[in-house]
Amino acid sequence: MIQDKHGETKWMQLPRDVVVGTGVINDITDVCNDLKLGDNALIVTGDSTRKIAGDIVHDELEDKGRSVEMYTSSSATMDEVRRVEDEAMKYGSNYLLGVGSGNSIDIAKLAATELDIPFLSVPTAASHDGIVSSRASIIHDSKTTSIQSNAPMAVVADTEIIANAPYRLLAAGCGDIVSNYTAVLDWELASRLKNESFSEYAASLSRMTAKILIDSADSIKPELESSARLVVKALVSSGVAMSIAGSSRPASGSEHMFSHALDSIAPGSALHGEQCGVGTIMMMYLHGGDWQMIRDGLKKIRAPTTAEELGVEDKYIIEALLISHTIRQERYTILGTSGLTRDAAEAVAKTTKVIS
Ligand SMILES: NC(=O)C1=CN([C@@H]2O[C@H](COP(=O)(O)OP(=O)(O)OC[C@H]3O[C@@H](n4cnc5c(N)ncnc54)[C@H](OP(=O)(O)O)[C@@H]3O)[C@@H](O)[C@H]2O)C=CC1
Ligand SMILES: O=C(CO)COP(=O)(O)O
Ligand SMILES: [Zn+2]
Repeated sequence: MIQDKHGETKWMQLPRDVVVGTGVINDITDVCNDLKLGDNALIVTGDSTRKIAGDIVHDELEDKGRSVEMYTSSSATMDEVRRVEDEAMKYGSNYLLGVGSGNSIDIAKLAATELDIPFLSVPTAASHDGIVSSRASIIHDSKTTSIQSNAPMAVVADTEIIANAPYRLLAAGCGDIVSNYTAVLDWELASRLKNESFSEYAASLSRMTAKILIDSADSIKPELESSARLVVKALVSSGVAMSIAGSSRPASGSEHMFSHALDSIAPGSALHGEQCGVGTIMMMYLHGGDWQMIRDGLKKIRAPTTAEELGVEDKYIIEALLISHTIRQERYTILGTSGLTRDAAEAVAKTTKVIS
């Protein structure tokens, strides 16, 4: 139970070790020792990220006398979670490591939660705050669901690897952080209109994280470790805000509902953080806020700000706007309970230059 009878968060689950820097992937055994983990590890990794990081973690742990198994997965489905659980039971794994993208991390996170064993997050890209959060996005019955899980015991983010990942992934991470602006505005609205429990600390941390990122937009560039470090720290900070809140409220509002809606209408076109960034521009307009500031910041970072840059047809932007309010009905946002009219959806998308 995360909240007490007054709706206050009573249990804040945070990672114990957060290790960020050049070459820290080679410190993985030290982190496992620090956490007093057992001898048997199971690594969940992806097709591309196996060569980039999975094999390094495998060899590093094995060289230090650990028994290490590796599972390569390409999609975060419930079937894959079950297969990882079976592998972990077969090998008597004491802990799981998600090494790679959001998919590998989410599979390992949920499987470890269900097996009640520790989980370590070793991201190869800073594309969203799932690298540190206590939620796992898993496809079940053809729908993506966000499932409460245990937070990683440790996050080991090698900024050299992350800086060398395709820049698009880092820019997407920035879009996920910029979302905090409208997520917090939605939360404040829900607190005022629906008396929803609100954490000033979580909201302030979340808002401040987005502001630092936008203020630093000029310095976020490809292949720069300083940029990777800045974005990773912002994602960690967003994750902490969610832990304080005991939910994703400080980092997921109407702009995330738009992204989730787009996933169901035009799956696979764009990355989560890219869609959330574009959603933030439009939801900020609906809030009557400074949507140009969001758009300018994303443009400086070279994150998408239009349907065309997302690779999504204009009509799908409108369809997603029209169903966004149905995505998570218990979470009150600027979209209200009845959502936008078609005219209003077209007006917001056109005024903010998301569609032409
Ligand atoms: N748990 C949470 O709170 C959240 C979860 N998510 C979920 O995460 C999932 C995917 O996130 P997404 O934003 O698409 O991005 P990902 O982080 O999953 O990465 C996308 C692709 O980039 C590849 N990649 C990752 N790192 C590198 C690297 N260093 N070099 C080369 N290629 C690399 C991956 O390869 P490979 O094939 O090896 O995996 C993958 O194909 C989605 O299912 C989404 O729903 C999103 C937000 C929050
Ligand atoms: O992506 C997230 C925060 O950035 C998690 O949000 P959801 O709870 O909407 O899945
Ligand atoms: Zn997100």
